[in-house]
Amino acid sequence: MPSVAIHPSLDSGFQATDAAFSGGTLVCNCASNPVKVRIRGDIAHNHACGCTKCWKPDGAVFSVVAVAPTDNVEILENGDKLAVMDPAALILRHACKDCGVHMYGPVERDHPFKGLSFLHPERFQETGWAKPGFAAFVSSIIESGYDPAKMDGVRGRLRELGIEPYDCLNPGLMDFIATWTAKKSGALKTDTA
Ligand SMILES: N[C@@H](CCC(=O)N[C@@H](CS)C(=O)NCC(=O)O)C(=O)O
Ligand SMILES: [Zn+2]
Ligand SMILES: [Zn+2]
Repeated sequence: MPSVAIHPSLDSGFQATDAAFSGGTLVCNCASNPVKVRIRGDIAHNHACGCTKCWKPDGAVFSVVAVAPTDNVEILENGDKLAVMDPAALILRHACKDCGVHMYGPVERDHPFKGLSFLHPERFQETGWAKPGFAAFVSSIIESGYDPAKMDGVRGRLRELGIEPYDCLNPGLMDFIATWTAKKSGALKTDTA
């Protein structure tokens, strides 16, 4: 039986992670005048995302997406080709108008992720970035038309890959968000946790 497709970078064996990976250049899919965005330093929280908003390559069911501090993001070339997908969204996904690849998505509004930019490490011209550590918004793939009857197979395949599936974010990030919210409301003292 053919394996359940998740994402090209995962389906036929993940390329080796290099602990010394320290960023690089993201390049869009345009054959000429590609958009290039430099990320200084390592990425964090790399994961698979099943939501309808994150960019996926052709044929992928999940996106692969990580974050870096927005201060470490620099547009190197052809930034005039970038447009914000949805200015009302939390993540301001800057996509190449010609090829559609999302190059970086800063969070600028008051939110626990403020100051971080979402990016797709598969667009790095360098290798060695960390393997996705979990899968988020798994049930959301149904919103893109995935057969709900096949979800057990998807979750099983993710676990086989060592990528625990969650229907929102993983517990670490959910706790991080809730802690931020509790500090804001006063339910937690600001010097706690
Ligand atoms: N079920 C929704 C979930 C969308 C969603 O909440 N996506 C998450 C993960 S990327 C998020 O943080 N979105 C914020 C945003 O899109 O700006 C969908 O698939 O469209
Ligand atoms: Zn492009
Ligand atoms: Zn997403």
